[in-house]
Amino acid sequence: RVICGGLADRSGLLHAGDRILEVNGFPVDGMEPEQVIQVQARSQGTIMFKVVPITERPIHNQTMLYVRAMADYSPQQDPAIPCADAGMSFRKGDILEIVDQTDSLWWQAKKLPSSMACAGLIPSTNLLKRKQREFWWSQPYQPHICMQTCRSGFRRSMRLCSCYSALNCPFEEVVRYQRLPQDAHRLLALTGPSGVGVNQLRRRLIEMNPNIFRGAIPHTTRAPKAYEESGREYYFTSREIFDNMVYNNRFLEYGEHKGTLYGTSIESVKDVLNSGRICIIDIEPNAIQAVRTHELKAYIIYVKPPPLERLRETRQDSYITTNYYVNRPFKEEDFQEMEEAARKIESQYWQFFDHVIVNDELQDSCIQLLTAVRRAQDEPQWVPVSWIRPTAES
Ligand SMILES: Nc1ncnc2c1ncn2[C@@H]1O[C@H](COP(=O)(O)OP(=O)(O)OP(=O)(O)O)[C@@H](O)[C@H]1O
Repeated sequence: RVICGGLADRSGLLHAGDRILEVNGFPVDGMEPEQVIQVQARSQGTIMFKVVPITERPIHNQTMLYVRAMADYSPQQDPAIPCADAGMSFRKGDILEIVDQTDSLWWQAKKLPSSMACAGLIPSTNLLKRKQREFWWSQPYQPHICMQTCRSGFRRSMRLCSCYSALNCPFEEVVRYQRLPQDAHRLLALTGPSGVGVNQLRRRLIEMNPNIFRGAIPHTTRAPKAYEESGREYYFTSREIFDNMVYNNRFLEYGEHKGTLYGTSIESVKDVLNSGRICIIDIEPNAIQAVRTHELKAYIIYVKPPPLERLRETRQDSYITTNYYVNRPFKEEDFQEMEEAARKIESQYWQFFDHVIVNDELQDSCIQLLTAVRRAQDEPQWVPVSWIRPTAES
């Protein structure tokens, strides 16, 4: 193997498949690679190889492949890697440029943005899938690893459970996407643990500029109040129609709260986008997959709680709505719960987050949100290749 961008590759003199006969005059033919490395390590200055070049060098006509890692990998913890020092670690969500796929098991890649001259070894999709399967079967059986977020309020009430399977593809092919001025805006989807401030941030953004930002009008099965109008606060529908919409997959997410059904339909999001405005919604993490589509091109912003001591300081005068209380002061257990929920969300969904805002000082978070929103709409971003070249499944 010749590592792309490494010394041998840059010299252009050594190729995979060459037979090395001598290193600095020392015969190495028939030796184990480890022994040859020892000989090399002992040499000083220029290293002279005597090689029998490979007669038919494979032609490299590979197209560049970019992927988003959907799993973590550490070569130091992988006994199967041919050379741990040549390995490259990556985390969920990292964008990798695959520079060599000649080997079916071990690819060579660079992490982006990259200043590395040299690529690193990573397991190929098939190898990583195999590793995941082995890992999966070696784990104790966990029938309910998905998040159960049964809370009051609109977002709190969502009980939709669509678990992200650990056996999904470990890499997602991505391309650079730059929205053209005439294209619809990308949907902005905020998510985070309950009580972190997702709704507050969304509301503030809309208040700042209601002509640009809009929420999606939800559907509900409850009766309208005197001042309410269908299509303004909510779309008021019968249970029968609501059930029908659920059956036809027309909701991004829906749930029940105190006997009333609420839901955000794909159509109501598209209405905002088609009007030329930017649609901003808050969703439960398990609805992320539903908004990551060619049609909505959602930009996912994760709102993360700050460390516990900052939560205590910043939320002193804030109020939380729980299953049992509307607007009561935050308690210590709310902060603990928020941290715990954040840990679970991050371990399951981190790879899908386009941007992370730590909601410490509210004013700072609003500014960060505005910047992220601008970047999402006006700067090139890595998006799944299926959004640009739709396939039958997308
Ligand atoms: N950075 C902040 N500093 C202080 N208070 C905050 C901050 N962010 C949000 N809050 C307050 O915390 C409370 C909960 O916020 P919010 O209702 O937005 O939570 P949420 O994430 O939407 O949770 P849920 O979906 O469970 O309603 C609100 O009273 C809000 O004003």
